[in-house]
Amino acid sequence: MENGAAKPVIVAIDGPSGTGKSSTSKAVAAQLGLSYLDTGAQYRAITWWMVTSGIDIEDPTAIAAVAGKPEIISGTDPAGPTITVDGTDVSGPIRTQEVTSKVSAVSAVPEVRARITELQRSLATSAERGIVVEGRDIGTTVLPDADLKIFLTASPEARAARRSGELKGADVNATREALIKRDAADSSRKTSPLAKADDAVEVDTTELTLTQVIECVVTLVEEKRAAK
Ligand SMILES: Nc1ncnc2c1ncn2[C@@H]1O[C@H](COP(=O)(O)OP(=O)(O)O)[C@@H](O)[C@H]1O
Ligand SMILES: Nc1ccn([C@H]2C[C@H](O)[C@@H](COP(=O)(O)OP(=O)(O)O)O2)c(=O)n1
Repeated sequence: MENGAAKPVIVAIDGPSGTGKSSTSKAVAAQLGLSYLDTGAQYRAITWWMVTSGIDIEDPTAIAAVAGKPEIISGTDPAGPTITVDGTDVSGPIRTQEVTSKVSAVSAVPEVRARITELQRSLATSAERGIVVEGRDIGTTVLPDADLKIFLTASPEARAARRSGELKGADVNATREALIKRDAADSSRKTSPLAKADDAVEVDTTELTLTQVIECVVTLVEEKRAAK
């Protein structure tokens, strides 16, 4: 690398629920001094707004009509990511079961995706040192020119065990079924479904510790940075 400021590096991390995207992305960004964006939190935030505003989630036309209304702001410091809707901190409310069960329907609406994608691109472009962006369609649609694309996978059993460990006392089988259902919805929607980009590096995390996954991704980012 030349002397002086390093060029910003853009990293896209995609994959289904519970594969380790958030934990890995946050740690990689913190270690490398990059910004961090949880795009799932943005889709959860707009879903939270639709629910609290009384919009019929079963009606894509009604969702599309108001998709531009809420102001969603993401703070991209990996040490303390934040998310607000019209100035209200929604980091807690966006993790409720109600929002989780409705987020796939809301995020399938093209007007919602167009709105959120615009926010994502703007944050990625303004990150001075670069950014790690995690989601479902980052490598394929949002940032197709990312310097590095990672696609994380893990068996449904491992993913359900991880998630039910987080939701204390949750039944592993019910969690597994809910995950599979949400992944199927996210993978089968028409507009930018959950998918691996052709040029993404696939990492199966089933048998890896979180530390191993983080090390693997940090190494890949450093290789890309050195080559820039
Ligand atoms: N490789 C791993 N091994 C064990 N647990 C993991 C691993 N990666 C992530 N986890 C744990 O699994 C849970 C879900 O991880 P998270 O990063 O939120 O996944 P995602 O963002 O893909 O839904 C978290 O509690 C996290 O600590
Ligand atoms: N880039 C993205 C990110 C998330 N989504 C949608 C689809 C996902 O089911 C929801 C929630 O994503 P989130 O990453 O918070 O989900 P989990 O942490 O895996 O439970 O948002 C999306 O459509 N596109």
